[in-house]
Amino acid sequence: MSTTISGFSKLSKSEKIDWIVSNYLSNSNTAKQTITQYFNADSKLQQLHDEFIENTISNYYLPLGVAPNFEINGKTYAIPMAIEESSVVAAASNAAKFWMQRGGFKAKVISTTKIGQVHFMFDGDFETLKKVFETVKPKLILDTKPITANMEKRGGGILDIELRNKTSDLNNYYQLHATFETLDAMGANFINSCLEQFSKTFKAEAEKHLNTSIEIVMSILSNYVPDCLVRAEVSCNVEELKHKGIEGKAFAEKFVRAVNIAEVEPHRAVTHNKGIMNGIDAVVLATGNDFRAIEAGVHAYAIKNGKYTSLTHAKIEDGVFTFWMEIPLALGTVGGLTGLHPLVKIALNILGKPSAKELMQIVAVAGLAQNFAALRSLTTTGIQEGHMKMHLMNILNQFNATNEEKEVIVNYFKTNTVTHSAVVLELEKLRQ
Ligand SMILES: CC(C)(COP(=O)([O-])OP(=O)([O-])OC[C@H]1O[C@@H](n2cnc3c(N)ncnc32)[C@H](O)[C@@H]1OP(=O)([O-])[O-])[C@@H](O)C(=O)NCCC(=O)NCCSC(=O)C[C@@](C)(O)CC(=O)[O-]
Ligand SMILES: NC(=O)C1=CN([C@@H]2O[C@H](COP(=O)(O)OP(=O)(O)OC[C@H]3O[C@@H](n4cnc5c(N)ncnc54)[C@H](O)[C@@H]3O)[C@@H](O)[C@H]2O)C=CC1
Repeated sequence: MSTTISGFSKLSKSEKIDWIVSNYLSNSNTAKQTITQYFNADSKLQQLHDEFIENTISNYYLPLGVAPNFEINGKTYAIPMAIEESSVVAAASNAAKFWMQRGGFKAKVISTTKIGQVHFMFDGDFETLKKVFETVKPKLILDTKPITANMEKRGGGILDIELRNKTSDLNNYYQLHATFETLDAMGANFINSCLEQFSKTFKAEAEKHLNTSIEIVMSILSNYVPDCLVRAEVSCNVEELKHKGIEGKAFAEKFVRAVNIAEVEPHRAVTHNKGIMNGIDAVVLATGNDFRAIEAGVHAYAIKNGKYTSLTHAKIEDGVFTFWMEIPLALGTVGGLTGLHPLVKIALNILGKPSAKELMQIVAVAGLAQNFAALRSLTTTGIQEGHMKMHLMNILNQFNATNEEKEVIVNYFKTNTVTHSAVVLELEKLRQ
C-alpha cells in the first residue's frame, strides 16, 4: 500500500474515505463507521458542509453553548460560544451574571480601519519613485472602481494609499500601504482584490514612468489591525465586589496584582491572554468568523511595544475598581461563512443580527468576562476547583460511565475535590 497519492482531490468523497481508511486506519470498519456516522441525514445540508472546504471526509462537531445574562451598554445578550474546553461557557456565564448585578459591561468601538499592502522591490532612486507614485495614485484608485463601487455606496472603500520606503529593513524593499473601511465585512477578499488591482496598475504605470522594472512580490491584507480597535470595560465600587464571603477590597487588590503580574511577565501574560482568547475564539467561531486572523492580530497587538504583555488592565482609584481591555478585532457579520452556515445564522440571530461594530463589542466583552472569571478563580479558590468540576463529565465519559454511575459520582464530588485519579478511584470502587 502506498501512503502517497496523486489525484486525491479528484476522487469522490466515498473514494477518499476508503483510501484514508485503508492506508492510514488499518482498513478498520469501525473507523469508517465513525467517519460516516457524523454525516448529516439531510443530504443538501451535508453537501453544503462538504463544500465549505476541500477533500472533506466528514463533519467535525464542536459543541455550541450559550452564555446568558450579558448586559452590554444597557442591552441584554445571550452569547453563543463554540468551543471544546469545559468550564469556558460556565465561566463566561458566571462573570456575566456577576456583572449584571453591578452595572453590566460597557463597550465602545474606537476605530475600524483595515490594512492591506503591496510588497515590491525597486532598485533605484526613492525620490523619483515617490514622484511617480503621486502621479499614479489617482489611477490606482480609479482602476479599482469596479471592485469598490458597491462598498463606496454603503459608505466604505479605500481610505488611502501610501508609498512606504522599507529599504532600511531590506534592500530595495518598498510597499504600497493601503487603508480600507469594509463596514460589516471582515474584508479580506475585498481588500485582496483591490490590492491585486493596485499591483497591476502600479507595475504597468510605474515601469512606464521609471523606464526600469519593479518586482511585485505579493499583495495581501494585513491581519495586524491596530486601528480596528474596541474597548470593553467593567467598573464598580470595591465594596460591591464582595462575593461568596470574600471581602471586596481585598479581592480587588489581589485581582489588580494578578493583572500587574501579567503586564510585566511574558510567561504569565501568554496564559492570561489565552484565557481571554477562550472567550473571544468561542464567539468568533460561533459567528462564523476567521479565528486565525483574530488570534494573529490580537497577539501581535499584545507585543506592540516590543514586550509581550497582558491585554487587560485593572486599577483601583478613589475606591472604584475598573477592569478593561482594548483589542483589535476585524470581524464580519456579512460575507465569509456568516450567511452560509445554518448554525452561524442562528448564532447571529441570537445576538439580534448585530452589525460588525456591535459584534466587535460583544466579542471583546466575552474576552474580558472570561479573563475576569479565570482571575477570580485563580486569586481565590484556585482554577482547578471550578474547572475540574466542569471537566468531571469528560473524565466519566472517557471511562464509559453509565448514567447511574455518573449520578453517584457527580453527587460524591459535590463535597470532594475533583482530580483525575480521585474520579478513577471512585469509579473503580463503584464497579467492584
Ligand atoms: C467554573 C465556575 C464558573 C464555577 O463557579 P461557581 O461559583 O462554582 O458557580 P455556581 O455554581 O455558584 O454558579 C454561578 C453561575 O456560574 C455559572 N455556572 C456555574 N456552573 C455552570 C455550569 N455547569 N454550566 C453553565 N454555567 C455555570 C452560571 O452562570 C451560574 O449561574 P446560574 O446559571 O446557576 O444562574 C468558576 O469556578 C469559574 O469561573 N472558573 C474559571 C474557569 C475558567 O476560566 N475556565 C477556562 C479554562 S482554564 C484556562 O484555560 C484559562 C486559564 C485559567 O489558564 C487562564 C488564566 O490562567 O488566566
Ligand atoms: N489573511 C486573511 O485573514 C484572509 C482571510 N480570508 C477569508 O476571507 C473571508 C472574509 O472576506 P470578506 O471580504 O469579508 O468576505 P466576502 O468575500 O464574502 O465579501 C463580503 C462582501 O459582502 C458585501 N457586503 C454586503 N453588505 C455589506 C455591508 N453591510 N458591509 C460590507 N460589505 C457588505 C461586500 O461586497 C463584501 O465585499 C473570510 O472567510 C476569511 O477567512 C481570505 C484571504 C486571506
